[in-house]
Amino acid sequence: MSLKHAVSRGLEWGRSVFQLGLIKSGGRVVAKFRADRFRVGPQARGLQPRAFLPARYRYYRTSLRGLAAQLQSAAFRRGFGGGAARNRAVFLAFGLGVGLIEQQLEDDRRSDAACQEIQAVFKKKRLQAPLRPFTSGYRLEDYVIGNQIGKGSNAAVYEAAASLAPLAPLKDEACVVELKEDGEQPVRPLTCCSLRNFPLAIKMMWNFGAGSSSEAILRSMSQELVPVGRAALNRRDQVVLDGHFGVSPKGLAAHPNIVRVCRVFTAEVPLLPGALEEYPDMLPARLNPAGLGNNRTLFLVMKNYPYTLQRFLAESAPSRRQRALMLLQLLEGVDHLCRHGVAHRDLKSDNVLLELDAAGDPRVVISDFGCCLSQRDRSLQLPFSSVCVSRGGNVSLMAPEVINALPGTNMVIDYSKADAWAVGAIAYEIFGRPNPFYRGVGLESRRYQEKQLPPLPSWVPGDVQSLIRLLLRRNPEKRPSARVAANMLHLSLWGRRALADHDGAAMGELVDWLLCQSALVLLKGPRGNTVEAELQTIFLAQLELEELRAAVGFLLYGRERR
Ligand SMILES: Nc1ncnc2c1ncn2[C@@H]1O[C@H](COP(=O)(O)OP(=O)(O)OP(=O)(O)O)[C@@H](O)[C@H]1O
Repeated sequence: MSLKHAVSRGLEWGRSVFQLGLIKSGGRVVAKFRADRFRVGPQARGLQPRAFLPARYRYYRTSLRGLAAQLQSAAFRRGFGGGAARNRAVFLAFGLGVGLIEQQLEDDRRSDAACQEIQAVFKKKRLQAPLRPFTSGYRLEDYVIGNQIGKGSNAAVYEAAASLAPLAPLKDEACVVELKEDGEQPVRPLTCCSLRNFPLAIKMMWNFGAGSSSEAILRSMSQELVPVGRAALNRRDQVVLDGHFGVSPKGLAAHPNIVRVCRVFTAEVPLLPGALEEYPDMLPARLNPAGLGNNRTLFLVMKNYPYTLQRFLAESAPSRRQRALMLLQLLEGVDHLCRHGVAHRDLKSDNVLLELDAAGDPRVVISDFGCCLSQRDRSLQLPFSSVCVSRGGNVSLMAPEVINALPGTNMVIDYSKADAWAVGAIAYEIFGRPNPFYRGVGLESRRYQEKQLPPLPSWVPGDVQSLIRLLLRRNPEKRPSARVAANMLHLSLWGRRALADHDGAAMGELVDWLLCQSALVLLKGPRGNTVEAELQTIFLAQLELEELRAAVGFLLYGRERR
């Protein structure tokens, strides 16, 4: 209801959305928007509201009824009184206290209801898929393979195109993307002919011990399959894998900040460009008599991204806002993983891929799930009975609770906040400083003290500095989860005014802001396929009062200490 009114007010007054912010239900005022706080941004000014009025109204009708029912059932007040006269004073004092608590509870119920309503609306919104769906592509022969674009310790990655797709014509003028350093000379021209002709990337795993049957390969490399939708496998492989996905038979739900593997298949290892020079030992004897690899291996097809985060940061000079957007996307990606019972365990800036959106903002996706922990019960608690149990990849960026865990009976490693810690470390790179936990820089996650963390540049906003320090807290109980950390950054980026004189207790004003923000995102409509719009949609779709409250608490705590 409130959303409907917010939107309808916006539609009625066009430019002055929310400036007259009374929301009424059955003659009662249920929310107020402050004219001075919630001015609509320039994005909404050119709206042509009537064009989408009917659909929007239909969209909100059910939620209107739901919230109205909640308001009617708010008959929570109980009378206090009666009893002996000497007890009246006690009752009065008690009553006052209870009244305040009830008021607070009522406030909470409203805030919670509003959060749930917003969540329900945004959960239904579908975000754009990274690639247009295609129907075939379950065999290596379905692809034209180009040059190598990357190599790790487990695989080589090649640019590719579906062999039936027409190659894009080469046009010189449209062929060059230039990265500019905020108005200065172009840093480096990047030819995108290759990306246009090869929109896909194929990761060819190196297969040493998995044998050469499809079944054995799929099972032994099943961690790589976590970001794989079910449609990515052919029927036979789906059957093989049923019950073997760590997460669910459907794989991990798609998310804009997690790489989407669109096809997976096994095939004979081909001799690809550079193979004999760069990874001769990984080849099967059929291609290199001295090679140690198996004859068949796993191939994963994804979108071809022009950068890794590491390369992008080395070659360009993103703005402060863009850096915050990158950090926020990593937190959103990690939160999505946690919710689905996945810990990446190998986050680093070259396992994060990056492209620019239509507005020129960096979109980042977490990739390479080869070291991940993926659990059906979503607990992210790994029994740690012996040193043979793998703790994950990349030792430098292992959270203290992981690297310091000792094996033993009934011991577990709790990964629920380990990736969030790694994001805190990568945040140094995002904000222009070396990662403090890399060799040669100095700190070791095993034994650092929080006061040893190096300072971030002074231009990094105070809220972001506090957030990064919180993420790098040694004690996971004192560290915010990725969700709470993401909420902090959302509030800091877009809700500063609502937070400006928030007293830490009443959530009403913040919820008013959320309602406005929701209406604004909805009003932006289809123009919103940008990183910023995606992030705002995800934030609203995950809204939980308690996590929001925790984020506000952390932010206010950080501000007080500055
Ligand atoms: N979809 C993609 N688009 C463009 N480049 C990619 C893509 N996927 C991977 N790469 C490049 O290939 C490199 C190696 O890929 P990846 O990290 O997945 O391999 P790996 O062998 O599993 O790595 P690691 O050594 O971290 O285990 C990446 O760092 C990146 O440069």
